[in-house]
Amino acid sequence: MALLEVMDLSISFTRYRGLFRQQTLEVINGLQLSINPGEVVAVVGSSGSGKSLLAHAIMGILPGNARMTGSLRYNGEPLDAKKLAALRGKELALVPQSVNYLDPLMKVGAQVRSSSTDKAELDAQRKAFARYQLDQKVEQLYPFQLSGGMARRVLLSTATISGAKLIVADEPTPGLHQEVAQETLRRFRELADEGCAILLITHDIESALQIADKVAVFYAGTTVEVASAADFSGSGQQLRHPYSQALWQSLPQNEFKLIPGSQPLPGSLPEGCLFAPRCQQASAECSSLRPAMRDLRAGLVRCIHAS
Ligand SMILES: Nc1ncnc2c1ncn2[C@@H]1O[C@H](COP(=O)(O)OP(=O)(O)OP(=O)(O)O)[C@@H](O)[C@H]1O
Ligand code: NI
Repeated sequence: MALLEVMDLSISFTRYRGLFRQQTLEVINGLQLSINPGEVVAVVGSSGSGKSLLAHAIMGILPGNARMTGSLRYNGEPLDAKKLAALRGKELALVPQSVNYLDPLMKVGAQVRSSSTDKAELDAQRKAFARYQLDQKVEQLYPFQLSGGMARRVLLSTATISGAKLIVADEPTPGLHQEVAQETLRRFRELADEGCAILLITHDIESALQIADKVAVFYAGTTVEVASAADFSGSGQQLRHPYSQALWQSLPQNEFKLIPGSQPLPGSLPEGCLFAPRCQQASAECSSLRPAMRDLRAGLVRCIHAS
């Protein structure tokens, strides 16, 4: 059974334009995703595609003006506000994209540990610090005394020693030295091999592929494809969605082939398939109907032409 299931998730914000006019911005549309224990699922997509909002929806920390529909299930049961409050920071851990999530008034060592007296906790925290090349003295510092990279390593330490069953890591490696970034990925893989589920949000497909089992490709607030990591190879002919193929082929080490146009913005989404305006295979049908996610070759795709 999936540990976490995200079903038909949509998130919108209301924007006021002037005194009386309101506009609803759909930023996540009908998103599907599931993750099993022992799995690393990478979520890749360009900036603004809704990756962080997905992380925040899972953790139950969406901003107050966000409206969410659809459902989340954890261990087969609805993940509601009460359940989230009980699990957050314990079974569910977040490595936030922004380092501003640290408590500015608390020394970092104490923030990483959940208890101030437990010797095992202290050992675990010191081990995590050593793993991420943080000096023991860092324990006694306040967040404002840390560099961005150090703060990120503190956040990683917190999530990886929490004993969580699901870790949602939102862009955990930018700003880290290559060696520490590699160690971070290695540790995620190790935690997954021990039974943890890891949702790795990133726009760096290359490094995600080093450890991921599955990859969910995001475009304009929805998943357009869920593929196995092995499908990202060669010229991408195993991939199902034209956007995933384009994303793969745009990498410098592949063909570096860029596609014209840009991701549509919330508030001006096309009526049909979100990718249709940039898709070479688009037909008239694509511009009028938003395709549903469907099973294809042991993966999922949201395209009527994929075969
Ligand atoms: N509080 C908010 N109010 C209105 N719109 C928001 C809010 N938070 C996020 N958005 C919009 O939702 C969309 C998705 O944002 P999100 O931060 O999830 O993207 P992302 O994929 O994580 O991008 P990045 O790779 O840059 O981190 C963006 O268009 C963003 O402007
Ligand atoms: Ni983000």
